[in-house]
Amino acid sequence: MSVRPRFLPRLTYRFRVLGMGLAALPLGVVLHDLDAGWLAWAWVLGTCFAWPHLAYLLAVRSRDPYAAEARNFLIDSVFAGSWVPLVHFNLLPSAVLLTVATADKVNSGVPRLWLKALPGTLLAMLAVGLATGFAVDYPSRTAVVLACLPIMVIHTLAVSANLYRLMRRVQQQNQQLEELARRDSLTGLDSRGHWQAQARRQLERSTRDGAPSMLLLIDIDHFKAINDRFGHAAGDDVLRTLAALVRSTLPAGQVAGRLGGDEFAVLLPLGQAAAEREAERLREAVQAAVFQGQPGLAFSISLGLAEAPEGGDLRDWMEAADQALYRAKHGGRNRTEGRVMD
Ligand SMILES: Nc1nc2c(ncn2[C@@H]2O[C@H](COP(=O)(O)OP(=O)(O)OP(=O)(O)O)[C@@H](O)[C@H]2O)c(=O)[nH]1
Repeated sequence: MSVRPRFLPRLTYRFRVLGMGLAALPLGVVLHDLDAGWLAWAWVLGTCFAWPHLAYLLAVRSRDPYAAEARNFLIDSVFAGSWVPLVHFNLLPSAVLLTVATADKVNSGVPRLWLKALPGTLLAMLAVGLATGFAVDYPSRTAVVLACLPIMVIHTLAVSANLYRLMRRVQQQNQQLEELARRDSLTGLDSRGHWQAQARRQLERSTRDGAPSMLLLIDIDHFKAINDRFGHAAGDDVLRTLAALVRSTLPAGQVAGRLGGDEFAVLLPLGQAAAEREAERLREAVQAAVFQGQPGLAFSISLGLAEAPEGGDLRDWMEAADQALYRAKHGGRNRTEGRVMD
């Protein structure tokens, strides 16, 4: 499905007024040189100065402004095609105006619009060519060259500035999207994917340097019952509180993420004994947590610890921590279990 931006008419309006207005300059100079009749003048003035405003009205009043604007672009090209025989194929204005018209189609972002515009451009050239007897006067004298400069310089710079602005916006939005993908929106901790990527890197580092690294899996006890008794919003409060306690209780260097539901994972740059102490501190902090305006709401957590496996991958590490967590759950919950070496 293609994106159909509703702001397209507003965006193109300014550029159409600018482009068509500046096109009038070389067209006017050549028409003056050719001593053109009133019909040619009326056509050029109408298409250059009235059409941009009419096009805007047609687009914003349409039920589908995007489709209407795409049609307007095609009409622009018909006009550009009609101007070429009108100026007797004078080389510089013909080349500049056809190039600008084509570039505008490409810059519009509407897929293959420049290609769709080609038949209209050629037909207009043919029709007006027949009406003017295909009179040809290629050379562009200095006044015509000078009259072409504003559209070449001003229009090109204006389009470039707009493209720069759009590129910056895309870059900022990409950064925001990356940030969103990295964060769990409820707790602000790392998302599952981002946490796993960091865990893999930490495991590689730990294998390479022998630096201590422990994986702590945390699961809220009877969380379903909390949701059932206090409501889903209170359940969310519990999840946020646990995340805040993880951040404030566990030491610096932690990498904390929410794996999903009521399951959290933390990487700790500690040895087994120190990690167990920290896990217990967290467990006690959770037990002491109070919720304003929610009398009776309290919760506990079960924790499973595993040290980085030598030569193993993240799956093995998670599996070891999961087994420890399983023992904590089945040993009565509200406790920390470490990995039992075979
Ligand atoms: N409030 C809230 N609940 C969630 C969210 N994600 C998952 N849950 C709920 O978390 C509960 C997890 O329950 P279970 O996996 O059965 O585990 P439990 O009740 O904690 O039981 P044990 O882990 O065995 O102690 C389910 O009821 C889910 O609906 C969330 O973002 N917010």
